[in-house]
Amino acid sequence: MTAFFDRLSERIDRVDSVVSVGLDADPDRIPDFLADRDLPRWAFNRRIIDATHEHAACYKPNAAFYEDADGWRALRETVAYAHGKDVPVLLDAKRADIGNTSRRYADLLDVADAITVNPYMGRDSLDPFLSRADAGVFVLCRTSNPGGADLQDLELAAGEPLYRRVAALADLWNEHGNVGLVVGATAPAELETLRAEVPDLPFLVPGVGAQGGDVEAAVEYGLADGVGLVNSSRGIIFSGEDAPRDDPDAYFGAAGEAAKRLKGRLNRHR
Ligand SMILES: O=C(O)c1cc(=O)[nH]c(=O)n1[C@@H]1O[C@H](COP(=O)(O)O)[C@@H](O)[C@H]1O
Repeated sequence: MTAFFDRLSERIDRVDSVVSVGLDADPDRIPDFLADRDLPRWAFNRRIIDATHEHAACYKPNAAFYEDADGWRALRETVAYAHGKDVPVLLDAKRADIGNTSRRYADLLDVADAITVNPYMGRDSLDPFLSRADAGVFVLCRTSNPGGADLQDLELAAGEPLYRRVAALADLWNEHGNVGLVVGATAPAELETLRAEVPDLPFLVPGVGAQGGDVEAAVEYGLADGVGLVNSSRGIIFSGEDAPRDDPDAYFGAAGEAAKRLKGRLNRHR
């Protein structure tokens, strides 16, 4: 198998898009017309994938929305369906733990092509992921949430903020060329700093759309040699909520339009 970033690069070229469609299938927001399905989240994702795959460089399901018995079934169906459309899947799991535990977490890479991981416990906690040379491993670096600065901006003794140290370490950990960083679009200055610091690492840039992040900075600094991802979840998958409640085609058509629109906005800056 080619390495994840090679496959992602091919996908980006084929669809001319760096859009990551976030499959955050919140059960509370699945439309009523799917409520009687065996697995409403899977039924929802299937229609979202049908509507958006031409514009999707990847799909990013967030594990938080699938961590129950039916959820894992829905997730597996979703991943298989995305693969059937030739779209890679990045599981947003934000994992890592002590060795034996992390080894089991890394089994998630038997399901998805790439994963997000938390660097807080250090190198050995990430080894089971990093050693999967075929997979993508996105290390949380400077997150998009308001509290992202609480710890990540703290300056170390040398005056260097913690998020920059994380980036430098992630660069060292990139022995298999399979490491990327997660940097939020709500932190454009940090995006710029980090791009200069680690020019070869692709970024996953969440926070455009519902969180109001900077689309131009996401593209300008998120890509390494043209490879990287800009994610929107709610802004795409729930954009049909204004459509008539009894019109599934209008509902999912809106998601397709939202993905296409984001692709166009991003491509203006690529
Ligand atoms: O790792 C992530 O993907 C992530 C990191 C981060 O800093 N901020 C962030 O929003 N995310 C994820 O990206 C998605 C953003 O969703 P929307 O705000 O609906 O576009 C969610 O699944 C978040 O968990």
